[in-house]
Formats: sequence, C-alpha cells, structure tokens
Amino acid sequence: MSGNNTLLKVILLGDGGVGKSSLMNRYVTDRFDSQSFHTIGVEFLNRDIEVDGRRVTLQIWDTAGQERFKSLRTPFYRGADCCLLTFAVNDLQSFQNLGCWKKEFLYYSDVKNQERFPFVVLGNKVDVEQREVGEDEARAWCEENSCCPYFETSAKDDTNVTAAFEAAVREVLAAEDQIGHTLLTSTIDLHGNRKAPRSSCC
Ligand SMILES: Nc1nc2c(ncn2[C@@H]2O[C@H](COP(=O)(O)OP(=O)(O)OP(=O)(O)O)[C@@H](O)[C@H]2O)c(=O)[nH]1
Repeated sequence: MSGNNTLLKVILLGDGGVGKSSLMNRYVTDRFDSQSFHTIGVEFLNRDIEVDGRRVTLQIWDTAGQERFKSLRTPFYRGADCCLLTFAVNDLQSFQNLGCWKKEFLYYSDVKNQERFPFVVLGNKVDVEQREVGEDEARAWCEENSCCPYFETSAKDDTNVTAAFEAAVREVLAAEDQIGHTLLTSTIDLHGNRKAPRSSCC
C-alpha cells in the first residue's frame, strides 16, 4: 500500500517498563523481546493498513517513559492524532499515573479540541498471573476520564494488539468525520501536504 494513504500519528505514553516498545514492535514486526531495553527519547515505526476501507499509514511513536527523559519526549507530542495511554496490569503505580500522562500530553501537544481528542487506554501484560489492577477498575477510570476505548493487551502473547491499534485509527477517523481536520488533527498526505493548519494551545 502506498501513494494516497492518510498518515496518522499515534503516540504511546506511559510509565517506563509498561511495554510501549514491545507493543509497537509486536504490531509492526510481530516480534517480542523479553530483554527489551528502556527507550531513550523516542522512536517510531510505520505500518500501512486498511481499516473500514480507508488506507492509512499508521506512524507509531514510542516514547521513553522514565522521568529523566521527559525533555526528550515532549517535543514529539505535537501533531499527534491519537494518544495511547499505557499501563501494566501488574503495576498499580503505572495505572495511577495515567492521569499525569494525559495532562502531560495535553500540555505539550498542540491539540486544539481537548474535549474531543481521541485517547485509547491499554492495560498491558495481561498474560501475567499477579494483577494489581482489575479490568472493571480500569474501565471505570477510562469512563470517568473520557479515555475510551480500553483494551487489555499482551505484547508477549499478541493479545488485542492489532485490535487496539486499529481502534486508535477508528477513533481518529470518527472524530475527524464528526468535527473535521481543522479542529482536531495534523493529518498530512504522503506527498507532504498538510491538510489542516495547526496552532499551539499551550
Ligand atoms: N509478561 C509480559 N512482559 C512484557 C509485555 N510487554 C513488555 N514486556 C516486558 O516488559 C519489559 C519492558 O518492556 P518495554 O517494551 O521496554 O517497556 P517500555 O514501556 O517501552 O519502557 P520505557 O522504554 O522505559 O518507557 C521488557 O522486559 C518486556 O519484555 C507483556 O505483554 N507481557
């Protein structure tokens, strides 16, 4: 697939070690590395997909979750079309930090319509036996914080990984259909033309 694909930028945020790099690598390369190293700054990978008849190049940005890399990751929030807030179901602290990640994203991004911006929440590592966060608790947080849909994923077992990224695409396309590019996204085509002007809100 190439040519007239719509380019969508999605960004993975969440505490260090929750599995952001592993989710991206599982989705794009179908591999899992049990010895994955911490990300320094940001990395991105592209994958061309077709969702509901729309051809999309999904550009997935994986950020460093460790606090010491904050200044390296935040410049890359601008232009994101969707934010995937990620925690690990065996790490309560990573779940409790979701609100901070949402705030950090909205502060450093150039999102115009903060009420309607699409967030997807991923509770990763559902393959582990010892959970610290229940599914109902996670779903309740998502409802209260307007961050839906919620997916329980495992990068290790490839559970719900494709479903989660495709849901992110659907959320962006649905939001754009409802309120239009100019109010929400930075969507550009692959010939390099930005379809909507953006301005900073921070
Ligand atoms: N059991 C299990 N382990 C996982 C899963 N996803 C990632 N891991 C492991 O968790 C550790 C951290 O994974 P990463 O993908 O590097 O985490 P990250 O969120 O990118 O971390 P930072 O780069 O520090 O922000 C690695 O040892 C992975 O192998 C999963 O779904 N299940």
